[in-house]
Amino acid sequence: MHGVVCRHGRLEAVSGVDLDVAAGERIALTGTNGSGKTTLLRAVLGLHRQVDGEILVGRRGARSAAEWAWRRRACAWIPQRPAAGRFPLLARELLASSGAPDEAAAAAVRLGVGALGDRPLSSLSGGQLQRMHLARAVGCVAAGAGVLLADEPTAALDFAGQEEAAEVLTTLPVTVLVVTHDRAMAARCDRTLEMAAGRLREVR
Ligand SMILES: Nc1ncnc2c1ncn2[C@@H]1O[C@H](COP(=O)(O)OP(=O)(O)OP(=O)(O)O)[C@@H](O)[C@H]1O
Repeated sequence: MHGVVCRHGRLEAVSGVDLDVAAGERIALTGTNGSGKTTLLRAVLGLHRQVDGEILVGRRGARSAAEWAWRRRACAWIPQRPAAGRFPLLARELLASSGAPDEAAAAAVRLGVGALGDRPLSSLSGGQLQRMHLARAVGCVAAGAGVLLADEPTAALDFAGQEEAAEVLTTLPVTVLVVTHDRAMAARCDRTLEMAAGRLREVR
């Protein structure tokens, strides 16, 4: 990322971020509420469009439709507030959308939600839904994603779940950028960066 600025209308949420992440590196992104972490992750994914500066993943931009499609495949994404959706998508359909249904289903078993595959997502608890999205991300990695972007992936989990999720996330053979307020998760990463008022600094 070079000189990345993200706006929400007139509000500058991310200000001049420069960051190089090596392949396979695990980065924890911490910082105060409203400091721009989610906005930055969504910009990397191409979900936030009011962006200046340059964001490359695997040396590729995301300007053309083809590049954008590649970016979405290259990056597994665990959203902060996973939406259950308005229509009754089943949990196993979410897992299958990873591109590697068997691997995602196996991860769901490991994460304790393997028996919930036939349930509509809207019927899952917040923690169960977060575990299901984590399992989907494991499937995305099995299907070829080389980067995992995770936005507070353990926020809704119980203590045991936080440890399991941190173990799963930080042992995947991919580059990880995880927004977290969980010190144990941050400790498992190679570097910790902190955001404050849209600016990024390295703390570890
Ligand atoms: N859709 C939006 N429209 C307008 N402003 C927004 C929107 N989304 C976020 N913002 C603002 O942008 C700033 C950065 O928000 P962002 O969600 O990126 O912060 P964050 O660091 O992820 O916060 P948290 O730790 O609370 O999740 C905040 O001031 C927020 O109010």
